[in-house]
Amino acid sequence: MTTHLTITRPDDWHIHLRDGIALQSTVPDVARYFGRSICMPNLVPPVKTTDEAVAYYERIIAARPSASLFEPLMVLYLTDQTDANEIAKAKASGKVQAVKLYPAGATTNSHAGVTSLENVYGVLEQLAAHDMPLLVHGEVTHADIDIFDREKVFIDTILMPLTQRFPNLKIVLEHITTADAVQFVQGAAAHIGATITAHHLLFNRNHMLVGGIRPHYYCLPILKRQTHQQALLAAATSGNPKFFLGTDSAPHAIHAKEAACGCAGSYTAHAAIELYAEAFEQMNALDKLEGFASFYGADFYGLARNNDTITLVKEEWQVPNNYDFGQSVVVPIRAGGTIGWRVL
Ligand SMILES: NC(=O)N[C@@H](CC(=O)O)C(=O)O
Ligand SMILES: [Zn+2]
Ligand SMILES: [Zn+2]
Repeated sequence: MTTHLTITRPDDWHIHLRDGIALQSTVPDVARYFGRSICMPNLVPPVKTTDEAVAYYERIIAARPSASLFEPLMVLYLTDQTDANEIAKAKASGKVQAVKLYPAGATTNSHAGVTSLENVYGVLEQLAAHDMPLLVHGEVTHADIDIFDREKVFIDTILMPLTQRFPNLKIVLEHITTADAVQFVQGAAAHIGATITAHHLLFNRNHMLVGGIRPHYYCLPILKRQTHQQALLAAATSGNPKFFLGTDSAPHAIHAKEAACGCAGSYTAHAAIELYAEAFEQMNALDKLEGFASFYGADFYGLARNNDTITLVKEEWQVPNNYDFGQSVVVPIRAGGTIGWRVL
């Protein structure tokens, strides 16, 4: 039995650090052992320009613990009005690594997102020309499409045509949740990848809905049935470099989750690599964790891999009931329960 696992320092290719006073807790959490993270731009208001991204970068750096070398990687929030010239500027900044497509209304703070892809074809051309990835929240938003089908319908009706129209565009299908997404990514060109969260590897919709409704498991895209969870586990542990780590750790204050109409998002940054280790261990695939967590994302983005290591030990610890989050608290995944791995 493996009791110590040393891997190259991992990166998180999809996280929500929020803004303002919340950075005081979210940044130290991600900086504990991640080398870099792709910082989602769905703030209020969103991060739409290079100047705004650089300003957000500085606020994150200001909240970084003094000894830390953690590096935030910035993302622009795509809107119907995004200027195609912004992409060259973003690339030249050296700080912006990607642009994020939120279909308008698909998820938290996405109302300013894109209403029709045709509105941003000019931007997508520039992204392909600058070899900058488009990150995609892959769900349709039509009221008549069932919430459990929204990822698959997005792939069939939006993503497939998009990859045909822009065959050279690098795309990350973020936080995939279905066997359909796994299949699509496996069959697509090498420059089409996907992130997978720890919670979609560890849980399915039963965890959210059986024996009472558990709002802290509610995230988007929503947890699916167990067969989809199994497909994600197989993909993440397959050693296929198209699949890499993106926690989608998405904190909301406790009152925004435990409510008649609760927000979407689960907090996992308190124990991200530890939770992934549990999932990989379940699959007898701890030897595949390093590629998924520390190599494939950097390779996909064309960035150097980190050159130091972290060590996980198999040691149980108790997760607090909540953590400070701005003026409130956030309830993390596994709150009050135990986690089987700890980072030294
Ligand atoms: N995943 C979520 O359920 N929520 C995210 C938004 C997102 O990544 O879609 C958030 O910002 O809260
Ligand atoms: Zn999303
Ligand atoms: Zn997210």
